[in-house]
Amino acid sequence: MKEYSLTDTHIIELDKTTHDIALATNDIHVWYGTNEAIKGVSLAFEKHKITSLIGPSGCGKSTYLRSLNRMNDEIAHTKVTGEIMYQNTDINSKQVDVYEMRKHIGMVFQRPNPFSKSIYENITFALKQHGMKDKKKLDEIVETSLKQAALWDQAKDNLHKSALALSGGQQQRLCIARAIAMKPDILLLDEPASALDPISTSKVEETLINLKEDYTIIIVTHNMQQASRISDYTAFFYMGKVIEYDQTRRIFTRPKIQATEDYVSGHFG
Ligand SMILES: Nc1ncnc2c1ncn2[C@@H]1O[C@H](COP(=O)(O)OP(=O)(O)OP(=O)(O)O)[C@@H](O)[C@H]1O
Repeated sequence: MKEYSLTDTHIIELDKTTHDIALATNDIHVWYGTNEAIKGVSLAFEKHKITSLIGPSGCGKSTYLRSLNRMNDEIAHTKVTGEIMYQNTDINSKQVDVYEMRKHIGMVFQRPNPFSKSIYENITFALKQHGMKDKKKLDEIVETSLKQAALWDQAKDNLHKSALALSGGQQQRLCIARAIAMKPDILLLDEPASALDPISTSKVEETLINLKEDYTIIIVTHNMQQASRISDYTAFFYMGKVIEYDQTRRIFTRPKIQATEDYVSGHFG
């Protein structure tokens, strides 16, 4: 395979004076043992926008995404350095209560992973763990989360039935509803539609576009059409680095870097 330069980059600066920034990373490195999977990534994510992370398999997209709410902490022999600034706090610092932080920065995984419980309990489980007992309030949150995830109409008469009886696409929207029930500011999604059929995929995409009014969304996707349909910004990852970061329409129509152009036009990856 052709090798591209790792120093030839184009990364737009989104600074606080011109943009409302929800989250910013500064020189993030991630090691799995001796394998340096992320080699110094600095990106800022604008509030109420969708940012796609794209790039060939193994370039570090999921690793970087997981570092944004410290999911890599769960993996043995992993080291993360650099800053992840959220509301003037470096969430990578030892003092941060990870459990609390993840209420603000939620995550949805590739495969729908509802609990083997009812639809209602899937959404209320974590809220109850956090001490919420008021039935009326819980009912309200279930309704608004399902509405926001575009699942209310199908689920409202089956709230106490098993979530596992839902279709794959509906299960994934339930997982989105479960994440937004915690009222996060930021939603991280790792290929949320890759296990879904085209109709379910387009429903999940519509849901995400509607959600950006309330949330900042960062999504890993292998699907170039999806990145160009739903995202405002796109970061192209290559061998653990970000090579190009820009508005999505520029990445897909006038990329500045050859590697990006070759990747988005399907020449490698
Ligand atoms: N849990 C892990 N333990 C050890 N190494 C890992 C782990 N997860 C990822 N890696 C390694 O880190 C590098 C980046 O992997 P990562 O999954 O982040 O890439 P990716 O761009 O998301 O790939 P894909 O598109 O195939 O999902 C790879 O070399 C991979 O083998």
